[in-house]
Amino acid sequence: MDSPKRPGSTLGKPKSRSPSPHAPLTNGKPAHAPSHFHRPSLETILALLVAASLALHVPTYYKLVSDPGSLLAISRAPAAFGIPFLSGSRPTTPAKATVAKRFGDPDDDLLGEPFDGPADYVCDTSFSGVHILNRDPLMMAIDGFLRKGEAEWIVDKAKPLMARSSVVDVDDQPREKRNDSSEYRTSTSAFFDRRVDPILHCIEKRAVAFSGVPLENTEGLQVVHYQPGQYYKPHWDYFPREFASMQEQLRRGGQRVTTFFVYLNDVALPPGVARDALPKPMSPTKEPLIGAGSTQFPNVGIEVMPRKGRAAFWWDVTIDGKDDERTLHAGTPPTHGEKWGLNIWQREESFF
Ligand SMILES: O=C(O)CCC(=O)C(=O)O
Ligand SMILES: [Fe+2]
Repeated sequence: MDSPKRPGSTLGKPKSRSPSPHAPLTNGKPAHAPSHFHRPSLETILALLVAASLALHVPTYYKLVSDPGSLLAISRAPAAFGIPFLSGSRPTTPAKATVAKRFGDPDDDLLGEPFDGPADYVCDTSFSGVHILNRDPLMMAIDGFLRKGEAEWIVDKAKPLMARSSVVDVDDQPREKRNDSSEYRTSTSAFFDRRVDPILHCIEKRAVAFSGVPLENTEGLQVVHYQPGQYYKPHWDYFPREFASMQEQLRRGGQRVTTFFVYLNDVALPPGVARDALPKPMSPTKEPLIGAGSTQFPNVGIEVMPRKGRAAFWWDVTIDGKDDERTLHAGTPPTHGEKWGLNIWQREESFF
């Protein structure tokens, strides 16, 4: 296929109005021009060139909007639906409950070369496969954020440490406003110590390379595991500043400003759902996909599908540093297989 035209490569030369002094002339016209031929105007030539260029690129445009692996699927209209399994919640702001866009499969295997163990491991903090899902709040998907072997390494290290997940509760609220963590988050999880494991440490540094938040602001990485049917209801990763019970968390490095939620396995899909069908535009009336363990952001209308090595990344605070309620999100239950994930949280100041 032709490469796109650079501005000026065809049209840049000023067109001389009179024939070149070197061209042979017949009655003041170039010799090769038939006498009945009216020279097209500059505007006509420009219009023809633009039309030809557009025609040449139609297959590219079509591929961009239709290729099921490469782009964020954009729905024709926001789909209005709730998150059916998630009723009753701690957040004070009701979710608008629209998940209109779904981020699906990467088109390439971006995970690179596998490694045998730390001796064979080369820390690579680069990344590719970056997609902007939403501008404000900033949300992105990074395919191939993990390299081959890293996800398995993390899961192996985490398995002996896994325990029932906790949530930071608003215990200065009346009982009816508090959440029951056992019902709110049914998964298990484990926190790693920082800077001990070279592979985990490299992943911390990769996150730093991506967001620009300093390494010392990074919390110990947290692994989460969902058995089929387990979930994490809509919540924020930041610590709502208005609650006294959050102050202890906030003293340890200030607010959480970014989240990377990294998928450590390809979660089994419910029967009848084809993986390569996922990213296609959803019809406005369609329900969100329940059963695939996606991460849903009901206030923004985004759903990110788990894919091994992919990171969902978002900024938890607004541009002026306020807790951003729009980042409300849920880990929906995988129904046909387990789901492993990794939280990388970065604080506004040095974490201790
Ligand atoms: O499981 C998910 O998709 C999201 C998990 C999450 O939000 C969390 O662990 O804070
Ligand atoms: Fe979260």
